[in-house]
Amino acid sequence: APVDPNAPAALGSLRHARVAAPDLAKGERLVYFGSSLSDEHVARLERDAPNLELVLGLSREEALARANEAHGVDSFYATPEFVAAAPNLAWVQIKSAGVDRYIDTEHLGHNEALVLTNLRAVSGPIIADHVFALLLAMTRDLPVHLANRATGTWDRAGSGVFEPVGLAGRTLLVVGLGGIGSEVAKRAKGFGMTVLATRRSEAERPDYVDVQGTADRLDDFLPRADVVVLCVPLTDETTGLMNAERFALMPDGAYLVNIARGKVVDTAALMAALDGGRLASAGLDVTDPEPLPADHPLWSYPNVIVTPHTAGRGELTLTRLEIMYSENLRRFAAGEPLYNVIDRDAGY
Ligand SMILES: NC(=O)C1=CN([C@@H]2O[C@H](COP(=O)(O)OP(=O)(O)OC[C@H]3O[C@@H](n4cnc5c(N)ncnc54)[C@H](O)[C@@H]3O)[C@@H](O)[C@H]2O)C=CC1
Ligand SMILES: O=C(O)C(=O)CO
Repeated sequence: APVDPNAPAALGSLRHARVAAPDLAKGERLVYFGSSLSDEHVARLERDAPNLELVLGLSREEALARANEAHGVDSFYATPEFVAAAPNLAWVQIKSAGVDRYIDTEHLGHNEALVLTNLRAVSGPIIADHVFALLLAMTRDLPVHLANRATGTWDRAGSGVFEPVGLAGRTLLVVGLGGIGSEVAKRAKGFGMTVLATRRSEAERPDYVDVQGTADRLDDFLPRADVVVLCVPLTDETTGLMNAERFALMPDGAYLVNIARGKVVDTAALMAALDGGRLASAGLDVTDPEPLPADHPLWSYPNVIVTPHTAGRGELTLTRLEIMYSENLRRFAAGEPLYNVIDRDAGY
């Protein structure tokens, strides 16, 4: 079946950069070293991008040996040695939404000869499901009921750790209203919540957000937030964003969900906020440090649910990834602007 590149709205944002057309001899093809791609998308590219030679599934060593052929590669291949050995390289598709691992590297982040793209928005729907899985587990006292299965205990009193509360009528703050944050906000509306949201720059307010502001409004919004969901990229501006001062602004008994990056939260301040009752509980898919060591005190909090950076896993994420990835490959071959170009100044 033909692939509709706009469905299901997986493509993220069309942020500027066109990759400078490499100097090709007549009849020569653009060479891209990539990961696996379904037959459907490979067939689409054979049809729509006949000037693209897609080389899939090389090992890093094989790719390095052929680096001088490559015009574009997946981040998996783009080691410092590879980039140094690839004079024709123009584009690197980073295979994650977060680029914090790459942005301060000489060979990629500081290498202005390369256009870098990421996977923003790709995992939005699945991660938003995960956010509500964590939130509902906390507000519906699920961990204790799951634990009671081991002993067959019918315990209607519950744990007293996770309070059974309702979401309707409460206020949820999305910090970072991007591809993921928007999906969280839509679901929060479905639960009858009031939605506040911050984003880096001004934009029209979508109808699933009640009040929207730029990053500097965070401190105004926190006192109103029963639930805070962190969906920002990790940048200089967002490192340690949730610190002791910001937890102090939240109402007592609030909930925190972090699916962004562990370092967006000051872990010591988080534990203090849990200890002092400022936070009722926290759901964390990302931690600092990560992986969370077995003896880390966060594991001992009964009111913290940790998932091991798995929030984005699911078939829909893979489907959306392929749609976005193959559309970028087609655009690269056609000399059209790519989706999800990283803005080095913004850091994501
Ligand atoms: N837990 C996981 O498995 C995953 C985690 N992530 C993390 O989530 C982050 C966001 O992903 P997407 O929504 O796809 O990216 P996105 O680029 O679509 O959205 C990022 C949003 O954050 C906003 N933002 C940036 N700086 C801000 C600031 N200082 N204050 C408020 N808002 C700010 C931007 O305006 C944008 O709306 C990624 O950078 C990554 O670190 C992404 C995918 C999977
Ligand atoms: O895409 C990302 O940034 C992720 O964290 C995926 O695990």
